[in-house]
Order: sequence, then structure tokens, then C-alpha cells
Amino acid sequence: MKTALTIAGSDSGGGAGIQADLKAFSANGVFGMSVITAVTAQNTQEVRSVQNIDNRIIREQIEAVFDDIPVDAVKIGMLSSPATVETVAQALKKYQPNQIVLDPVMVSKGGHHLLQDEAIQSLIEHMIPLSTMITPNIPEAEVLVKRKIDTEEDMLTASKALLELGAKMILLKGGHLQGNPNDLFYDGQYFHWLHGERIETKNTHGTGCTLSSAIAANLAKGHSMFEAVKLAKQYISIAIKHSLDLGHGHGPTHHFYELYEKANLK
Ligand SMILES: Nc1ncnc2c1ncn2[C@@H]1O[C@H](COP(=O)(O)OP(=O)(O)OP(=O)(O)O)[C@@H](O)[C@H]1O
Ligand SMILES: Cc1ncc(CO)c(N)n1
Repeated sequence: MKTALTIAGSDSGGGAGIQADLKAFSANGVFGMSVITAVTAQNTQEVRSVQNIDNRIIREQIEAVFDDIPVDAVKIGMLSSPATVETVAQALKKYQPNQIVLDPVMVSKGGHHLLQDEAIQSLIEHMIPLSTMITPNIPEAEVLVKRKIDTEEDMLTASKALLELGAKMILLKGGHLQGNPNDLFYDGQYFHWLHGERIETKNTHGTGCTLSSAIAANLAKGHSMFEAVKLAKQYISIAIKHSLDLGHGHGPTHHFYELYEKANLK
């Protein structure tokens, strides 16, 4: 079985972070492993508090996995502080995995900062240049390229600027613009739009985490980047369409909808 490793924060509510990543890995047919960078006390409504994990333990988790188990792809989510970014980047430089999908997580749906402002520069300097693919949403891309993105035309310009930061490829998610959620894939040569249909639901907790993990799983299985992104977009669209009305805020997506349907487990 192919494997994928998530390096991210824990979401006690189970819809985002490490929990979403492991579910998305399993649903997409790879064996999931995890390195926890921070623990959040979080539900569908809010992030109540965050405890960053000691850098030594972060490094040792990464070493424990890579020293023993083959890692076919890595997904990176919440990195919290400059020291966390640097610890993860240093460890990945040592092991040089083939595929690194970086979701540059900055702010939760409820507005809580999951990446300290001081860590943004570290992310740009140390983490983005190591990444095979980065998957910013519109507000994250605006911070990274320091300009407003209001239209799909702006997304094209921003993708070029994002690529200049050093990642090999870009998926700029359009879910935060009005209208249909169309994402832009750019590999430095060609642009491809991945068209979506907006699903009217408030249950979109962890959509970004789930999408980037599905991309990593598809890469682990040997798909090309464009194929990996296309399949992941189909997967997240189904997961949002059948999202779960749990909690009083933004409920989670249904990571296993198609498998449950096939197994008659609904
Ligand atoms: N209402 C929706 N209907 C269909 N697709 C959506 C909807 N909202 C977002 N998407 C898609 O879901 C994927 C994740 O994008 P989104 O912009 O929500 O990520 P995000 O803001 O990083 O999520 P989060 O930070 O909550 O994990 C993208 O492919 C986006 O186009
Ligand atoms: C731990 C964690 N990572 C990422 C996100 C972004 O959705 C979140 N809400 N929580």
C-alpha cells in the first residue's frame, strides 16, 4: 500500500487538520501517517485555544516515520510559529521526499489565526521553495503575493507571482470568490481551470485540508500532478455535497460518502 504523511495541527472537532487529513488519505486508498505540530481545542464554531508542540518532538516524529517507513507523499497543514516552520523545513531537507503538498493554512473559518504573523516570512523563505505544490485559498494568496484578488483574471496574475516564490506548481482555490468555486492550476507553463459548482451549505469545515490531502494521496499512488488535482477536486465536491450537519457552526465534509454508499452503510 502506498503511504502519505500529514504534518499538521490536530482539530478536536474532527473535521479539519490531522483528523481530516487521515480520513482523506484512507478514503483515497493510501496508508496515512501523522506528525502533529499543534493541538487545537476546536469545534465547528470556534478555535478556543492552541498549544504548539515542542520542536524537538516535532522533529522526532518526522525522524521516527522517515527512518522506518517509506513515505510516498507529504501534506503540510498548520505550522503555527516561525520555529515550527523552520523545524519542519529542516527535517524535510534531510529526507527529501518526492512530493510535498503545502496547504499554507493561516486563518480558521471562524477567524482564528493558526499561523502567527511572524511565521509568514518563514513560510515564504523556508517552506514554499521545498514544495512540489502549494494550495492557497484567496485570502492566503493575497497575503503571500501582497495584492488583492477580486476576479478570475486576478487569479491568473497571482498564480504567476505565487510560482515566483519557488513552489513547482500552484493550485489557487477560488472558493472564496463569488459565484462557482473554480480553482486555477498552474505548472509554470499551462493554466488549467478546475470548474466546480457551488453547493449551498454552511458545512465546509476542513475543505482545504481535505482537498490537499486527497492531492497528496493521489500523488502517492503515482498520478501526475494535474490528474491528482482533478481527482481531488471531484472528491472534495462530493464530500461537500454530502457534508454532515454536525455541531452548530460549520459542519464537516463527508470523507467516506462514496465508500459508504457502495457498502450500503448510510
Ligand atoms: N460551497 C462550495 N461548493 C463547492 N465547492 C466548494 C465550496 N466551497 C469551497 N469549495 C471548493 O473546496 C475546495 C477547498 O477550498 P476552500 O477555498 O474552501 O479552502 P479553504 O478556505 O482553504 O478551507 P479551510 O481553510 O476551511 O480548510 C476548493 O476546491 C473549492 O473550490
Ligand atoms: C488544526 C487545523 N488545521 C487547519 C484548519 C483550517 O481549516 C483548521 N481549522 N484547524
